[in-house]
Amino acid sequence: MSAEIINGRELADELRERMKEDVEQLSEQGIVPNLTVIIVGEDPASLSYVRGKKRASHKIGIHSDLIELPETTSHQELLHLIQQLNSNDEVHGILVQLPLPAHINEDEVIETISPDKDVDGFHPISIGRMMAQKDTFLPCTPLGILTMLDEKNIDIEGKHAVVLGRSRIVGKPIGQMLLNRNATVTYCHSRTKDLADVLRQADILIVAIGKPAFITGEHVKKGAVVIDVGINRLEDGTLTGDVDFESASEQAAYITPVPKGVGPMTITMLLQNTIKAAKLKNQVTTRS
Ligand SMILES: Nc1nc(=O)c2c([nH]1)NC[C@@H]1CN(c3ccc(C(=O)N[C@@H](CCC(=O)O)C(=O)O)cc3)C=[N+]21
Repeated sequence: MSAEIINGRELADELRERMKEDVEQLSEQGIVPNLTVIIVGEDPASLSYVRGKKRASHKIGIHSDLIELPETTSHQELLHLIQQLNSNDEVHGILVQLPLPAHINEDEVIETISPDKDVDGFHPISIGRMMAQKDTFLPCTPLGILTMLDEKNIDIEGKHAVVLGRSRIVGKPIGQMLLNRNATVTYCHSRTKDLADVLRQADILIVAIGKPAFITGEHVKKGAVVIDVGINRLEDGTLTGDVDFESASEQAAYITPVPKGVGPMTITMLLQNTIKAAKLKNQVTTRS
């Protein structure tokens, strides 16, 4: 058996076409969704991601400002900038690219972003609302994953979802969101005993640990759904996931590739959250 590939690139393009119409309707009402992205320092990978976000925004009519700050920016300066953006009525969404330099307290930065503009869904208020199953900004990568599963009509209810990785931006929230959809969820991480045995029980396996080819076919139950969240840049420059695609796809029923899998969906959900923020601010709805 060879798995069906879930092409995140194609799905992302389809969704963005639909969102473009949404944005057009908003601009007819004089509302241009605005996403402001802040990056501190000059990490080349981070710069390339945020430029990608800006390009993707413009393509569908979202206004996006990129604020590039030097590595030496102080914690207070960054908080001050965020406070200014919070009170700027034209700004609907604020994203501070992570990771931040070591001298800046990431938690405080996230907590300074207004929950109404928290398009990343990282603010403790957004997380609390997610846990309480209230309407909120859901974090982009997990939301992109759920959107892929739904698009393929993959049942979540009652399934055993195993999440490998417990980061704030992917592992923890995707587990909670799958639980909210009535999956049985197991979290695994670096201290998990008998890891391979646990992984082999997964109907839905979410891999987000940042280790190239960590998961192979021997960890994948026949017919499982494998979601590869890894973004690893190899020395020769190629981008690869956390899953050995060849061997895993012999076992899986569905699998996401890297690139062209979860990554493009993440950016699409950021655009979706920005549109949501613009609608909330103006208390409007559109046809779709
Ligand atoms: N506040 C914050 N929010 C984030 O959402 C956030 C962040 N910080 N820091 C870094 C990570 C990483 N991330 C990616 C998004 C899209 C691709 C993506 O589109 N990747 C393409 C390939 C792009 C390429 O070739 O470099 C793909 O997988 O096909 C990758 C990585 C968002 N992050």
